[in-house]
Amino acid sequence: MASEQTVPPMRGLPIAFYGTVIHSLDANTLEILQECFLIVDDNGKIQKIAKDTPRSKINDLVVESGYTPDVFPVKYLSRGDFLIPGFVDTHHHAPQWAQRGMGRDQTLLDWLNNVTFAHERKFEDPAYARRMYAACVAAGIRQGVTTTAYYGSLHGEATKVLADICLEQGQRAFVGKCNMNRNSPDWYREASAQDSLKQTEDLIAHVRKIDAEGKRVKPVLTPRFAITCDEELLSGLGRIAANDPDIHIQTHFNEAQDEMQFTRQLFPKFKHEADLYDHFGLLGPKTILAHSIFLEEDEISHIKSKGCGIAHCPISTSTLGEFMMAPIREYLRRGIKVGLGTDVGGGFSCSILDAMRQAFIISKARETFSKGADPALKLHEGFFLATLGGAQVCGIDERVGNFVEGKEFDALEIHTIDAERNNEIGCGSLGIVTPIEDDDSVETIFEKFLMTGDDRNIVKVYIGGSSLKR
Ligand SMILES: O=c1[nH]c(=O)c2nc[nH]c2[nH]1
Repeated sequence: MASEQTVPPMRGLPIAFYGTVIHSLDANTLEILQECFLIVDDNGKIQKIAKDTPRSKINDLVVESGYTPDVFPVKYLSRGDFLIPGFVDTHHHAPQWAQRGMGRDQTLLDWLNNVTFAHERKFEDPAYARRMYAACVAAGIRQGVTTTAYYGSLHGEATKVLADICLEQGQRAFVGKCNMNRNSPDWYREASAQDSLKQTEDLIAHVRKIDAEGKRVKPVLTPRFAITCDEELLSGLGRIAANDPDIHIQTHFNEAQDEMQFTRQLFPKFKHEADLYDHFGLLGPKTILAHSIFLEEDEISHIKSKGCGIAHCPISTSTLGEFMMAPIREYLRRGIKVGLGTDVGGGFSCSILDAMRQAFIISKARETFSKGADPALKLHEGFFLATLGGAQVCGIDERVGNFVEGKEFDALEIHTIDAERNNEIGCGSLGIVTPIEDDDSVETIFEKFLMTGDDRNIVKVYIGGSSLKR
């Protein structure tokens, strides 16, 4: 088990990069910096970004920044290589790692009862949890996911293991155990609201013990959804949130017709789900609302006024049950925070690139059905959702999400050209990325990576300056 403060040591810092750096400044502004010189200090923070820097000026900048040029490590990025911010997964069920994509033909509530609860039950065994969670977190890092908001199972002990593993492997994470004391099989349900609250407080204490400053891993309250929580449990979670301004909250929200109908039956006194969760004190700037497909007009302004963020999970919402299309363009237009979620295992892929591409498909369908009134997402908007948008949803955009001096260096080093293969077969693309041609611009190479690249192109994953993928 991890002990206090086991964030992996900063290896190989300080370090600098010279070459192409691409990031979002906001949902509408993509910045492509060529000849960019970027220094990461020995705390893993971005010390300097110098745009449009001729190579001949690098030594001067190194000296100005307090380092000795001859021994200062500068990594020169070649043509086809670039840095982007790490991906943020705003919605992921870690105990569903081994059931991804299973049971697609069922409605949400049937899928939970027929496939998911039985699978999650296995996490009553902490040894199984350790094995599965170690594989799950490692796979996310391999895909370039530097921050994830995780749902655990209902088990306190297994969820502590998940937090330990995130810290051991160095991934930035929010970790919560599902609260659920009704409307699931009796073999996968907590004994009482009191029991659920006690286990939640115990988990919060554990996470804050292993990472006292919340540098990498933070606890998150996780009422699975209102269907599985009685009023006593929701009130108790609201009390924890009221007494703990630093705590994050995540839940599923307006996600499917059968879910919404059952919620209305269980809570007839509330106008809608926003009203319900707000009544129990669970909506605020640290709340992540997964899915958010069918919001009434009044609900959209409600969650906006509360500062909640939305985890858009386009893979699960278009493959599980019916095809559902969240109005992402409308949320962005209103300035609501939106990021992408893989929704493992309703979602079949743990890759944020896959989630982004599916977001394009869904938004294209909305454009077609609305006869152009609801325009599809642009490439730069999808990239924003995958990076800075996700960081905003998780409330960590002051620390990560793009390349700004003083932020932590959560970054992916992307390579798209394999020079050796180029010699061999005259086609130097790495993996299955669309071949890079001699006259391709940086913009074209970036688009080819976003639309056809995969983890083979993500050759380094830096979290807080430490390189975690070798
Ligand atoms: O996509 C989903 N996955 C889940 O595990 C779940 N539980 C409630 N609602 C849910 N939606």
